[in-house]
Amino acid sequence: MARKLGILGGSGLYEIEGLQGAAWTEVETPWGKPSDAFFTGSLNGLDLVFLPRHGSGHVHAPGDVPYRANIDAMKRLGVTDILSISACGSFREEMAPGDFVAIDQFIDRTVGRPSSFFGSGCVAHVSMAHPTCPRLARAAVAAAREAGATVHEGGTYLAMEGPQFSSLAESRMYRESWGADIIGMTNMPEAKLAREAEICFLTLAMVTDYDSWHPDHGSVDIREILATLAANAGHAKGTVAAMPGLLDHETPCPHGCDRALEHAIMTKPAARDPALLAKLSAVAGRVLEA
Ligand SMILES: CSC[C@H]1O[C@H](OP(=O)(O)O)[C@H](O)[C@@H]1O
Ligand SMILES: Nc1ncnc2[nH]cnc12
Repeated sequence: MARKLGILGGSGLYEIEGLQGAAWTEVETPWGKPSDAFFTGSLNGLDLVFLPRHGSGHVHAPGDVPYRANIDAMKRLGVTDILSISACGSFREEMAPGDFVAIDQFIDRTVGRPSSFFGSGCVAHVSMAHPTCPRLARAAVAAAREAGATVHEGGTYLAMEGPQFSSLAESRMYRESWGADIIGMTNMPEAKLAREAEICFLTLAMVTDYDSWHPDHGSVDIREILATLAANAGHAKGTVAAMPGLLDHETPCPHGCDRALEHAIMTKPAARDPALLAKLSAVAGRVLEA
């Protein structure tokens, strides 16, 4: 089966260029309206779907992004792989502003965001031990390098609630005691929801600042972030452009991302809530309707 790449564009990435047969598509979901219409088309033979997670004009705050609607809609559009390109702070000297980091772990400190498609009436527990897809990571790392970026392979992303940035004490704690490498506000619950929807997922963090811990840099400031984003927009766009030649089309996913629900649903068929099952038709239809 040919793969279809979904791109979630973060701060500073509200459009992509060069799609053949490009069109904007509105998608209805049982979880509400997605962040925006989806920009669909193909790029050198690869079907691609782009969504600016904050909406065009940056209208959705990190805590209010309609994460479930976004991932459900990607599933409805046939997306098999999601590359999330996100602006992030760094807790590591060597992960410098302008660099990219292919994330392989998360610490979720978000609160009050709906973080699952499942719940009372259909309970499911998927594994998040390895939350990102190594096959997709290999392609994205190679693509970003081809685009000229410095790329670090592996890193732990701390997802904070925001929208305020961290205090100095929090910044030090995440870095020194918790071992986080990168900080951002959006990739949780996105990564959890992609796993529940059986979509391969990778966060490509674009480092924009040293948060507030670095003795030689001031506290993180939005002007610094925007300047770094503007300087690196070419790397982000170049990464997307290089993906078609690098994403392998092996199916099923050798890491099991596309079978995450295989043994995850606990609720017995007779006890399942029909209303919730109807909402789950896109993300879990493969296992619920088998
Ligand atoms: C623009 S600074 C804070 C903002 O940037 C990041 O967004 P995204 O992950 O969508 O690129 C961060 O998570 C905050 O939402
Ligand atoms: N330092 C930081 N903290 C949280 N989110 C960010 N996005 C970009 N830089 C950030």
